[in-house]
Amino acid sequence: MKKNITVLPGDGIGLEVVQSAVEVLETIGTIYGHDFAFDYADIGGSAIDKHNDPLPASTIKACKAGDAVLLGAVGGPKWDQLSGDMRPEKGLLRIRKELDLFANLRPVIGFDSLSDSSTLRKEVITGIDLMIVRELTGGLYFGEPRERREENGETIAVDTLIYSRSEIERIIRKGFELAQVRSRRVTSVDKANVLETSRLWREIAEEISTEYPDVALEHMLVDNAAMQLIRDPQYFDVIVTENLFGDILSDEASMLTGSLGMLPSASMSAEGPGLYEPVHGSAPDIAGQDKANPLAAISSASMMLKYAFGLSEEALAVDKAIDQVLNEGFRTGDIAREGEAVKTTSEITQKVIETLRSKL
Ligand SMILES: NC(=O)C1=CN([C@@H]2O[C@H](COP(=O)(O)OP(=O)(O)OC[C@H]3O[C@@H](n4cnc5c(N)ncnc54)[C@H](O)[C@@H]3O)[C@@H](O)[C@H]2O)C=CC1
Ligand SMILES: CC(C)CC(=O)C(=O)O
Ligand SMILES: [Mg+2]
Repeated sequence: MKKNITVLPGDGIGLEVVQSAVEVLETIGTIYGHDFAFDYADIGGSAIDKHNDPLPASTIKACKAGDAVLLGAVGGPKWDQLSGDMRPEKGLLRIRKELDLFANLRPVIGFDSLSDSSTLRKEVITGIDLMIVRELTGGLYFGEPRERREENGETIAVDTLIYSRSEIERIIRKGFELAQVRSRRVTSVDKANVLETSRLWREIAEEISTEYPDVALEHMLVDNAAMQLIRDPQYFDVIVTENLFGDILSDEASMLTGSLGMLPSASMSAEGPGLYEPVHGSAPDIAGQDKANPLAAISSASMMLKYAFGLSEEALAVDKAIDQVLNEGFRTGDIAREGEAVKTTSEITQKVIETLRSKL
């Protein structure tokens, strides 16, 4: 199979973990006889430095021309003083919108071998397997107006939370479709006791649920959901929620698995290339030190193999290699137990590659 992958390393540890994911994809290509071509383009702070734009037109063109996009992360202290459209994060928001990537799948899987790394008790982490389905192109991150103004001698800042029926319908459907091939339960998370957008969200979720009689729907307020995720994570299967809530709940859920460095994601549109990226950011505190956990990015590459190219066997091989590497005790600092040897990003990546090759 021949596929063109657009690679957007971005900033900070984005560069390091994307390199790991590319090496793993190259290995899969060699083992299974696929021709993966990689086309690199700029995004985020590095794109601001080179093009004075966090998302140059050449990057949009490259992404649209490819079969899938692999992204690292954007942002960092170097660009913290910039505002509005010049922020690195704006590049990421814009590419999500350009590619209409409305559905962001964030699986949260607890590895038994990491039960000591979880913030939870060992018996609680075992068997965690949930899917956060986050709406990605609407809500507070995109609503207009967004501004700062002076009013009655006060500085006022405004963000707008807005959702249309069609935006809600398509993400809720995605949640139900995923539940149909999982345990047939959807938890729709909102703040319907306060927000009008959430009231509409809840009404539409009820309507759409009639199209999926084989799936049970429940509603949960987001503050309660944040608590229940820690209290009883195995309770959840598919969580479908809006942009901001999904962003926050997924970082929270990452600690059930041991680290933010473990959580992958896939962002999809109705048609056209999807974007695959770790859930974490550019981690300036560890950037450039070969310390980052590459498993979230490698696992995102696995999601690309499965969802973008339909290569389930290859995706499973990557997932199994990750599991084996963890079982053998190889860990970056974020998931190492006290007294355990800490491996570098490159060492973990090489170990995953060796493990894949050993299955030949
Ligand atoms: N998708 C993206 O590109 C995202 C970008 N950001 C940006 O990244 C920058 C830093 O943001 P933070 O709030 O610090 O979030 P962050 O996700 O970059 O880091 C939070 C904490 O988790 C650790 N961490 C994250 N990924 C890790 C990995 N793979 N291995 C080991 N440890 C890891 C970091 O060292 C840090 O202590 C900001 O500019 C922010 O806007 C933040 C989140 C997502
Ligand atoms: C950096 C932001 C644009 C978003 C974010 O934190 C995320 O998508 O997880
Ligand atoms: Mg986030």
